[in-house]
Amino acid sequence: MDADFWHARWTANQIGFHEGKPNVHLEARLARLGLAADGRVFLPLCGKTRDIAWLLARGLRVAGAELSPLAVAQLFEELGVAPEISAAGPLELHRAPGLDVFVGDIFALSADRLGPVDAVYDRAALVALPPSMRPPYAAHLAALAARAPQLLVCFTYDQTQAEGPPFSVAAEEVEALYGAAYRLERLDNCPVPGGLRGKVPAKENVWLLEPA
Ligand SMILES: C[S@@+](CC[C@H](N)C(=O)[O-])C[C@H]1O[C@@H](n2cnc3c(N)ncnc32)[C@H](O)[C@@H]1O
Repeated sequence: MDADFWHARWTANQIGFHEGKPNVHLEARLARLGLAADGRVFLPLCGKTRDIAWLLARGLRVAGAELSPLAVAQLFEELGVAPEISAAGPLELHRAPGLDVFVGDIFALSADRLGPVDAVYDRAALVALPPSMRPPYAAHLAALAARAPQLLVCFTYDQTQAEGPPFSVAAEEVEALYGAAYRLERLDNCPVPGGLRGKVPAKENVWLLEPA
């Protein structure tokens, strides 16, 4: 999936991945990240997820990275705040109280520019990337977040039955990507109601990654 793919999806409003409400696994499992009251959570490939509003409403601080300026414009519009926009090297930084969203390619974001984060929440980010991009993504994310604990929501399904994204990312791959840096605990492995895109049987896997 290259940048053009995602820009085209946002331009055509083909955003079936957007939930429009807080993610149930985030609501159920946030406490497992052990955040302080004003902790800072990083959402890679954040789109315009409503999870951001939900986290901010809990007093947490949020940082995001998103390729699509359209997505980020819609995010701030739906939050009802006008961002302060500045250059951040090859990216743009869109800021509001408690919220920093880096607009551009996450691979061009550095740990220095991101600043310290206390946790990572990956929903539909790892699974948005094709197999060849997942190892560099996982390594970059671990470096960006200095191995902060991570809540990771993945899909598993028979990849011959449907094309990604979202891609199927099996437990073995999560182990291979993150097992050296983190202790992994699978918190949930539950069927996707109605299947993926309403047809392919799929499961949603929720992982907690803690520094090894
Ligand atoms: C499947 S969507 C998930 C969005 C969000 N996490 C959610 O749960 O709604 C993947 C998002 O990643 C963004 N994206 C893809 N490649 C990216 C990259 N290299 N850097 C930053 N964002 C990227 C896309 O524009 C898209 O909004």
